[in-house]
Amino acid sequence: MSHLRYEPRPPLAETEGPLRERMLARALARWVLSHGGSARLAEMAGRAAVAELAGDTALAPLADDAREALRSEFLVGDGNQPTPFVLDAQGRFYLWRNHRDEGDVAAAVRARRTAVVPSGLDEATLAALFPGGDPARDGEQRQAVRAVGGRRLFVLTGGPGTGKTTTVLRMLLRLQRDGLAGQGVAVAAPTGKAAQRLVQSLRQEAERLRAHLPPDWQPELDSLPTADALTVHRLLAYSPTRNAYTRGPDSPIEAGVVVVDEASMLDLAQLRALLRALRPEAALVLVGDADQLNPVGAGSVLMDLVAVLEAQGAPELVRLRHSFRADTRLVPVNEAVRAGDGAALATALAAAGERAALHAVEAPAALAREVRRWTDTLAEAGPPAPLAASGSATPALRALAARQLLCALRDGPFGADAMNAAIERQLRQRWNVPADQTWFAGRMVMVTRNDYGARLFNGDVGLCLAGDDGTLQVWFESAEGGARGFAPGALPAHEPAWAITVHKSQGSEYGHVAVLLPPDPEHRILSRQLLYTALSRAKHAVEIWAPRASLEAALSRPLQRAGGLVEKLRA
Ligand SMILES: Nc1ncnc2c1ncn2[C@@H]1O[C@H](COP(=O)(O)OP(=O)(O)OP(=O)(O)O)[C@@H](O)[C@H]1O
Repeated sequence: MSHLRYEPRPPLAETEGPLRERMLARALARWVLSHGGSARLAEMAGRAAVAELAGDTALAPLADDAREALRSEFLVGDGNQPTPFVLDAQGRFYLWRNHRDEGDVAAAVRARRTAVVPSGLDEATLAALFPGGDPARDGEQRQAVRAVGGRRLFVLTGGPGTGKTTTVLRMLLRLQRDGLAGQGVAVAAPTGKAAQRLVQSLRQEAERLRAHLPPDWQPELDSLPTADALTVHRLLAYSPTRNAYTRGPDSPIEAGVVVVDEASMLDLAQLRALLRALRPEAALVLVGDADQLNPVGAGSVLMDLVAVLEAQGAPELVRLRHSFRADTRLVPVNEAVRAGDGAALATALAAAGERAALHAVEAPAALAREVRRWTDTLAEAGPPAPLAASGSATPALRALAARQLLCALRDGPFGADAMNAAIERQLRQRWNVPADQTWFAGRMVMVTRNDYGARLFNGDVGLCLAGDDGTLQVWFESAEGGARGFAPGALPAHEPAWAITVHKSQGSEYGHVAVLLPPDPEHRILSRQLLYTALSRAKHAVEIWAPRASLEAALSRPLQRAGGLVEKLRA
């Protein structure tokens, strides 16, 4: 029963072709038939495996006759004993592993929710943590700091710029003061880049706060985890040789408080592993935007947890609603998309004036026009000036975040790869770059694999600049501030970054964002979460490149993954 053992799973590639799906379905179907299963079960198993690739942890409840037939199969159980497949009481069909993971997560969450050690917080301490604050704007942040005390599970959710990281910092200071973080604090995120950003923001905010807090807070400020950026994989000490996590019940994570940021990217298997690896008395704080895209792997754990806790009015959830972004004109745009409200979106786009535009891009010719217009703006200022030996690459790197094209798809004529090729071709022409020269000043790339030695992470964006002597180097912002330059040949795997997928943009912010959706309204990538994730990356301006039908399709489709976690969490 080899398929019972392939865990933990490496993250799946962003796009999975139909060929791979067919091969997987056929392989599993063959396995079922060769182990005495029926043709019906073979087909079901194949469907469940393909559904898992798309993120579902189970097939949606089956019709009564199908349930009856499957219950008589000896390869199918009810989940109480290990069997390759599970049919639950509601008729959901599972691969064993996903059923077990849902059950384990729900049980661990239940245990953590009930184990509360009451821990009060006096208003003076709270006020000290929000110097010069205004409860009308930061009331929910204060509530989070209040409510986290003594809990073993806490969830903080909110849209972009609502102050999640700012609040995490204050929660950690409070927990340190309570002595609850005495066994140490670990902060992590699903991706290396997000982990690095988290630590960087915590460090900056801690320094800002240091100037305002009374001196007796120095020990708490000094013990904040502002040095190590860990991915969840590293926090769990993943061992490639054993294909297993080293951290688990027998060797738990040595921390009294574990914070995981960008938790919308956590899949079901990762959350189970994390919960198993915590000390029973440790506090887990999950932080993220529950309305963002679901993880690449199966499940939608943050969305499910938030839905259940919110419906119950549970104190271990706080949703931050106030946006602290300087420019709030795009807030109604994001809210309309979050709610899937087309009429509200039209109003919000109109009210945003020149900050928002909808371009009805349906055919390749219309797309080519938009790409030309976009590239003209990028090309206008010319390639970046050579960097003097004493100069800093930081201003040029910061300028990169001014404009970003985000694509729903990677492949095909409307995908990020094609957009990058078109933009690079036009920039080369405009800047007279010789055809045989791969690298040129102004080339923008994104790292696609973590390189811990070089401290470059999947998702890091770099810019090629010429030195005084004409030598080309690729520069990256460093976590400590400043920039680090690499010879182009020394970079880990990378690709052009003028256009990136919406998936890759999670956790980043840009000034002006253009979002390209596929023109086929039936395309399954289109969802409310995809559009929300893309548009909410923008701080000042957005453009949507899509026919109205694709936009409407995206708005009308809340991405609901099939599975039974919500029900188990409610039980
Ligand atoms: N209570 C507050 N008072 C004043 N400014 C605040 C407050 N909370 C957050 N901010 C400011 O709002 C901005 C966003 O805060 P923060 O980075 O904590 O938000 P976030 O929700 O983590 O954002 P992101 O969407 O980037 O993850 C920062 O500039 C921060 O200083």
